[in-house]
Amino acid sequence: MIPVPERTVLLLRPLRDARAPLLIALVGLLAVQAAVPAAAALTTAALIARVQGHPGSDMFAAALGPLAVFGLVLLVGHVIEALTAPFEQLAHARIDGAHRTRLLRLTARVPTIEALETPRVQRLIRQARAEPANWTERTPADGALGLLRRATGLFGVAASCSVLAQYAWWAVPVLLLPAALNQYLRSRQAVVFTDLWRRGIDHGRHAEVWQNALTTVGPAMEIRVFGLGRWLTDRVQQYLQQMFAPVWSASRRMLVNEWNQFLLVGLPLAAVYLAVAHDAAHGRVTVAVLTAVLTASWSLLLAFGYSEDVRNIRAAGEGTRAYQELREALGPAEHAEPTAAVRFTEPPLVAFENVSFGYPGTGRTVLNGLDLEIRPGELLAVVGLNGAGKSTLIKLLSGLYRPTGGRITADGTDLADIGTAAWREHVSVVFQDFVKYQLSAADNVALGHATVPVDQAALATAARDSGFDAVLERLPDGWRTPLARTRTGGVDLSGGQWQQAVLARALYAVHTGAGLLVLDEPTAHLDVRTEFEVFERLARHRGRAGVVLISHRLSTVRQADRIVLLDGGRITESGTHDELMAREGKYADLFAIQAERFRLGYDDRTDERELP
Ligand SMILES: Nc1ncnc2c1ncn2[C@@H]1O[C@H](COP(=O)(O)OP(=O)(O)OP(=O)(O)O)[C@@H](O)[C@H]1O
Repeated sequence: MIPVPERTVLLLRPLRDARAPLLIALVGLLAVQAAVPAAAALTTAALIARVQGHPGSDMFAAALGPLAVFGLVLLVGHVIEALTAPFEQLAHARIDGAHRTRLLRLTARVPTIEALETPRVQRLIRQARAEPANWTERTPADGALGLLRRATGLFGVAASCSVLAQYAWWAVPVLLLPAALNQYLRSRQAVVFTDLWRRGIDHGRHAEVWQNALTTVGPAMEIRVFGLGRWLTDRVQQYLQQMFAPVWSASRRMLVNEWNQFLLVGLPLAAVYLAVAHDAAHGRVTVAVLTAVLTASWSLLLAFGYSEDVRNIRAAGEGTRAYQELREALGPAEHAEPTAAVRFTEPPLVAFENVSFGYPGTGRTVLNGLDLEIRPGELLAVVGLNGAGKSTLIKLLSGLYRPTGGRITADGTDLADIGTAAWREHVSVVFQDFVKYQLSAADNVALGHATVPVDQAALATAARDSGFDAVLERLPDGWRTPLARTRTGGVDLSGGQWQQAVLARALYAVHTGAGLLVLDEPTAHLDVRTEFEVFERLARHRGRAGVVLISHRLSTVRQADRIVLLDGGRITESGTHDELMAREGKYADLFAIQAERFRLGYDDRTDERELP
């Protein structure tokens, strides 16, 4: 068997996604298309020979046959060209569509976010995304179909060579060798371009971030208020300039090479033309042969030398290779799958056992030998200063990161053994910077448990328990209203209303089976009284689920069954509000400071003492 280079396999593999019937049809069409120039050369020669051989009145009758064949060749060429375009477009769409879907699945199946946060993985995703943002990028379909066209083009090359060889065998190597060298040089140029593109990707990503900021609704307000429009536009231009300047100067250098390459193939072509013209002038070959040689030589060079496919093939390989590297960087698929599908019928006892954690690449330990129990049905509050690691603790609890030391267990089973998907069925989390999905109110809430069919009764209960029903009443189309003004019939919610929507989402998860509700400052947009009420409602309607709450408002936190203080990477104080106050430790200090601020009216306008 002929060994196929790995690069070629990599480029050809995406063709599978075009599916066999389409692929077979395309190969057939391309092969016939490739042979058309040689067939046209032969029929032209036959036509001329006939015309020359029958001077006078029977010339037309004699030429009719070859003329009809010539017309047929042209017709076939035309029809095939017209058919090839939609077939290629369909293959293109299938191949790139399948590639992008695979990339999405690959990134979505990674249970933790450590790897996704690294610049290398972000760069690989950008490379593999197959959404060309400039003329240097190519998609897997560009490469695979380019290679297919080159391969089927070889039929045409062979046909043209055999026409040429009938005149003089030496014309074949004289044209073919410089054409092959030319192709090699073009391929090298393409490598230079691809390399420059890869090096500019980081600048491109920066430009993209600012471009998105300028054109999307979210940041629009701040950009206008701070007058950032001009500044951001300049930044985008700067980054694009940094990305493209090396490519432009390489393009200029390559213009000079273009001239050299023209000479490389042009001179041998001129030599063949001169030789055959000389022979024709001296009667050694007929005009028919002269025409056939001229046409076949030109089509040979077209099939072999000047094609965009060379660059397509080179550049597309980058995206496919980036995808492979990404797969390795993100780990094998089985890592994402639950190893033991543990299902909890009752809320489990969750335990952090001597857990340590530092974010990858930072060298800083955020959690350091942390021990903590989250008891079934318990309402636990975690407090601590900014940067103490409260959100980090939540991220570990929800399986977004794995501890670098120690372990987290649920009823004694390590979360790593439970499997992230199974564990997440059990936990409902509201993050500080939750996502405002541009979906209907119903979808925004039902996303709390997206893996099961929407439960209308649970939706209604969640809305009632979270206070979101008051917001719903004012929505023009109730549950069906899109929560984004940019969508038809959509509305924007205020910060506090959004928080009620996400609390409803969390409660929906609890009502549909989650046993642990984790809230990372879910009520920061609410005033003290509303936050207190919401929290009180949550506590009342949480059923048998445990709740872990992070809040900087100690007036809210005091309702918790137990409060723990996170300091220096571990739990330093634990107890009820009264116990911690009696202890006169750091919690008591923090509480005293907040109470004083409330009393003096520096913070929220509601007086702390108003609260029950
Ligand atoms: N993705 C990350 N990569 C690297 N370091 C991080 C990351 N997220 C947080 N950190 C760092 O980890 C430390 C703990 O952050 P964390 O957000 O857990 O604190 P926190 O107690 O929730 O703070 P806050 O009360 O301000 O929300 C901080 O020093 C922060 O800079």
